[in-house]
Amino acid sequence: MTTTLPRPRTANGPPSSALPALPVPKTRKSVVGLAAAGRTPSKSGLRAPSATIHTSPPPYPAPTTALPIPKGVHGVNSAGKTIRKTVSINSFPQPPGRAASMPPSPLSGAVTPVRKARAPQAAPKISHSTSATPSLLNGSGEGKSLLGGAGARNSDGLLSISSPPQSRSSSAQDSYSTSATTYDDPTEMNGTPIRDKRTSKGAEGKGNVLVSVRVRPDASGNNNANPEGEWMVDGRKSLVAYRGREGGDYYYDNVFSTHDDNSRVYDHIAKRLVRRVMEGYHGTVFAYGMTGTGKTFSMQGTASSPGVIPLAITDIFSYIRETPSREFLLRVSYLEIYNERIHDLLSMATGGGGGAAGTQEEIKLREDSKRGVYATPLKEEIVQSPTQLLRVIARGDQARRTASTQFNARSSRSHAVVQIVVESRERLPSNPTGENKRSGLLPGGVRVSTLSLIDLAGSEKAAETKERRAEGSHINKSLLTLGTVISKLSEHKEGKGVDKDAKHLPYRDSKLTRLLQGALSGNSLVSILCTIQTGSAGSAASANSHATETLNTLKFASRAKNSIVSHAKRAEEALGAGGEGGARVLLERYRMEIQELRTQLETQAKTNKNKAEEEEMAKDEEEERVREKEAEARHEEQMLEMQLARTALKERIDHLNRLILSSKSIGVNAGGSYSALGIHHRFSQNSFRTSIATSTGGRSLLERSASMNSSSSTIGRRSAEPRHSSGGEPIPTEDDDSLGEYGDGVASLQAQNQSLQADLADKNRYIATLEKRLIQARRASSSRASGGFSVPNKGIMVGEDHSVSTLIKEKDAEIAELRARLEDKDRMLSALRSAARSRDAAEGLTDSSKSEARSSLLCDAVSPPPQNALPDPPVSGHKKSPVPSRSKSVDEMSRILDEMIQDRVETGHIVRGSRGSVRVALENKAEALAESSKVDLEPLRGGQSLMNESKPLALEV
Ligand SMILES: Nc1ncnc2c1ncn2[C@@H]1O[C@H](COP(=O)(O)OP(=O)(O)OP(=O)(O)O)[C@@H](O)[C@H]1O
Repeated sequence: MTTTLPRPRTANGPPSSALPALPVPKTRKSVVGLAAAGRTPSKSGLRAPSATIHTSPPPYPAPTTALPIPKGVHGVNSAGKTIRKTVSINSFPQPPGRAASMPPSPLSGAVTPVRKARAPQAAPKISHSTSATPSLLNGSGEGKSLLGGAGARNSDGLLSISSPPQSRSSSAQDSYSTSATTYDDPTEMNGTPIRDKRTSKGAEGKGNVLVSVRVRPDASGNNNANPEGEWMVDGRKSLVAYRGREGGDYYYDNVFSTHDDNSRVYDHIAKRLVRRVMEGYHGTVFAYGMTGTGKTFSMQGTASSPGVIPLAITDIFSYIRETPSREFLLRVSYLEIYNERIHDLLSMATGGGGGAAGTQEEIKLREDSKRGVYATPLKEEIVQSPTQLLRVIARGDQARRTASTQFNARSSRSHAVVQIVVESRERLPSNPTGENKRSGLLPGGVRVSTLSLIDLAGSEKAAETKERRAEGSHINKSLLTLGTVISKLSEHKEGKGVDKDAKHLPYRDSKLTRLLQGALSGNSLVSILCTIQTGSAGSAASANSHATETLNTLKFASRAKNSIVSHAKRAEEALGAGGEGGARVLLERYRMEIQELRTQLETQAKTNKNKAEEEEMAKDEEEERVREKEAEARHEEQMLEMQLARTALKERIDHLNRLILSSKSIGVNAGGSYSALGIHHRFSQNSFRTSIATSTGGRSLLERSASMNSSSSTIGRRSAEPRHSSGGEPIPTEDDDSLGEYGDGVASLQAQNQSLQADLADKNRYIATLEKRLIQARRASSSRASGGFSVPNKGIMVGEDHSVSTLIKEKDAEIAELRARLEDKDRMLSALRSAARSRDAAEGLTDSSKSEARSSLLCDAVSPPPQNALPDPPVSGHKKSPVPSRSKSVDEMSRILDEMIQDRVETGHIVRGSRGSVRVALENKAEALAESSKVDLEPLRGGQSLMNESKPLALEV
């Protein structure tokens, strides 16, 4: 069997003959054991129904004669081969010429015909009195009266439904005239010629129910067009006339003859309804009829002749395409009622044939004020294309139960309900084109409508197997209940019923009526297609059975047309997702979800942006901090360099000052006279130091101390920091001396001498240090030079050597300069000495001892240091003596000094010379040396370097 999916048709194109049918043909599945039934078709006639069936309202009498099996129509022929349903339609059984002895079907027993059919002999008369009202389906301001008779009908007798422009009705169907079409939009109504002028009798809402009859082609080829036969079908007049017993004329909204194809059927029974569903109305289309009469063929169709369901799907998507102002969401469910149980065909394993049903959760029917009666839990699939939707339905079809019966090789054994839920909402808040104004849709909320497409199981009189009988029992019972509900609706309408309340209608007696409750009670547009078969072949009993069933179907159709009153209204638009009804509005939920996700996305993006900005800012700040730190470090470095440079400069200035001041202080006082020998704090120590310097050990000691102290300082630079003794007390520097005893440049001769001596010692130390450095530098230079040859990068070495040699040269120059200065000072000292002697001679010494002592002392103190004299250590350990007050006279100072000398002389430490000079006693020289060195070195012991050197020095001493 072909399973091709139908192609969506172009909006205005004609129906394509190549359109495929629903992909799942009925031959795909069969109930076990049915084949046998098919293979032995009613050889002994139809069996009596089971007891179960008989307990249901009217018994199901066994047919008196067996119905003949049409050749090639049954699913399995005599040879046991399955035959396609679409093949050999002419082999369908022909009804007998008269249906005299056929027992009533359960339907006929249950329903009360609104009006008995007229005598068959009589001219065709109206069987049912009904009126048509302005309708959404027939579009008629004036409905079509079923009682109107042929004369009252329009030429073709059809209720034409003009196809919407976007539909495929530009086909041959366009030739079908529209009779009394009414649209919500007056312009549309005006644009459509009203051809059916039958009068409306005012039954409001009646027009929303369409009842059509379709006659299946006779397998024998004896079609009903022959007015001479018992049945007369006039599609143009929408008339089915039966001339047999209980015969009469039956008019409906549409009557389709055997020549009418599925496309035409769809156009007339469902096209308008589908459009209304898309606009927000609920719509229900169901096919009703005896088994094998073409319900499934009409609803599903074939590959070459698609039925209502695929054509509706095509139109749904056409509508969506052509309505850009709204957005839609479609979801589909597919259920079957089999043996009074509901099964979800989309949740069942395909080909389950009921086997998978056992694993399914029981599906129940519930009622909700907004949704009406609905099955739950039921799988709903959201679909986005016709193909997808058809595939979903095809999947459900695979799971549907079918079986071979006496009249149908692949009979549907269940009522199948396809439900397509259409959600739609205005795409834009306002539509400037006014298109929505035209269709009356309000923007904002979501509108939910449902299209139910129902293929009922066929009623049958009897079945050969127990399983079929059980199925038949349930099928018949539900169909009977449907008939009863419709009858009662009719009674209500006519005021016969006491209770107008729908609660008292037996909807709950079957799952089918319960599910159809909404549609039957008027909240939906309804289109009922009743299928019949007028021809028959074989025995008279068979023909009678057919005729009876056909009549029952026709009566059902008539009652339905008369009873069902639809007040279908466009579904209200639901806003938000609250409540049970709101919760169903997926479109709104999705929209809100999308909105929420968008918001989240935006927030996230914002957060990320902020984060990125913050990170960038933090990075910038960090970079700024680093830059600041670097700048600070640079600044500190600069400051340090500056400080060092300043220190160096200061030292240099101090050094130069000392030189200058020392030169100045040489006898250049204010009075031009030589100042008296004042007490200087260095006096005692220096005198001894000089002596010490003469000894080898002393020289070694001092040399080392000087070297060590200066080694920590840069060449040509001395620390400006105040020096500290080992006790941490600040030690006054020698710089103060250079300013003179009173800081006025007027220094005593002795002070000047001392100052010069200190200077001399400094210079010597400095020279020694420089020499030492020079030697070191030369050594390093030579070692580098020798090593430099092996170093590949000679240029660098050469450059370094060059700088070192330059430095050495500079230092040499500096040393030379210092030596020159030293010589100057020596000269100055000699001059001073001679000046002192001259003074002594001039003044005459009253106290020769004093003079001698002073001269001797002076001589000792200012005597030039031997060659390579040891420099004084830069940091003296002496504490500065308190500066004598200015009031002290030079003489007094001299006196004190003399006294001191005298003391020494007396103690034998020094010996006074003949010319007043003094010298250290030889025997005591070593002692004095030791004593003085102890005194001199004591304060220096605090220095780390000196401490390290103290031991070997002591040994030397
Ligand atoms: N109008 C038609 N034109 C051609 N063939 C038809 C027509 N109607 C029905 N048939 C054929 O008759 C056979 C039975 O039709 P179908 O299965 O649709 O009947 P049914 O009413 O659904 O039966 P059941 O109630 O048992 O399911 C199928 O092979 C189908 O192809």
